[in-house]
Amino acid sequence: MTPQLPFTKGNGAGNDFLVLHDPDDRAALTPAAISHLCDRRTGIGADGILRAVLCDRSPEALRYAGRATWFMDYRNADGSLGEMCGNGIRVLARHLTHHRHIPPGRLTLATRAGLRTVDIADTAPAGEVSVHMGRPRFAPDEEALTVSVGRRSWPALYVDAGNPHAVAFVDDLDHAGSLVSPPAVTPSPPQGVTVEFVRVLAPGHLALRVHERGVGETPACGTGACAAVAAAHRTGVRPPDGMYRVDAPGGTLHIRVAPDGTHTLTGPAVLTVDGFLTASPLYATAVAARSGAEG
Ligand SMILES: N[C@@H](CCC[C@H](N)C(=O)O)C(=O)O
Repeated sequence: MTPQLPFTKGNGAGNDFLVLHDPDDRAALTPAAISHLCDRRTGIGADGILRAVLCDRSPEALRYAGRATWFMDYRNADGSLGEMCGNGIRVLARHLTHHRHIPPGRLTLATRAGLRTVDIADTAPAGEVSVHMGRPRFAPDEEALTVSVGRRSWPALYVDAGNPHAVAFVDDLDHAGSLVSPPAVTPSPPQGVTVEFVRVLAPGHLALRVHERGVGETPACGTGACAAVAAAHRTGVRPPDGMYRVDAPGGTLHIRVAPDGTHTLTGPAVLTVDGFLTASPLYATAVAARSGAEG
């Protein structure tokens, strides 16, 4: 039988993803395959891949079976693994509800960073989705970093938002330059790091540019927006209601910081294209089926 793997294209504030629906954990994605699929000329094009796998079929997510039905296997465009993706998990929830794999409401999804709950109101292909991100953490021995681009340097704070971030406050986002190359971060976190350049426009209102680990500059980053808010909140310049607005080049995200320090991220999650990777060169070179798979 012809091998087929359904895909959906979606984005959150312009941060775009290829969703591969693979409930039985059959697609063996290699880093080369992922880069190929994410290539904007020879593949489909995306900042990353979200593979939807049933927890009870995935050796990596089996421990969550019973508490979550679906596992988000997130990969960066360069093929590297990511623990968590704040925009991606909201797009994945849209995919699962729009394609009737799960009813809307409050969903619990498994990620490499643990379980996350998502609130999604309907089965529409577009609209706002919220995710409860937990409490970002500051690691005492890693928090004092320096971020440099060209001859400019800024002090930065290490923030764990489920994945690693370095947040630098800047007077002007243009000072970060073209961000074609990754900013230098010292000391360099061994696991790599996503870098946020953040301008405080007012208490509760931030503007951000982001260079994502494993991707490059992206139009927005959900975990990055939470890391930026956590760093801003820590300075004590806080909005009275804990509501933050984060403007990124691709759109605006809203983050509520609850009195217990937990962050809830809300923003657009939009599905744009449905298709199939079929018996094409793209499928053949990109997705090696695990043994037992059709085709
Ligand atoms: N775009 C994402 C973050 C994706 C993961 C990141 N590139 C990493 O390697 O940690 C988001 O919206 O959070």
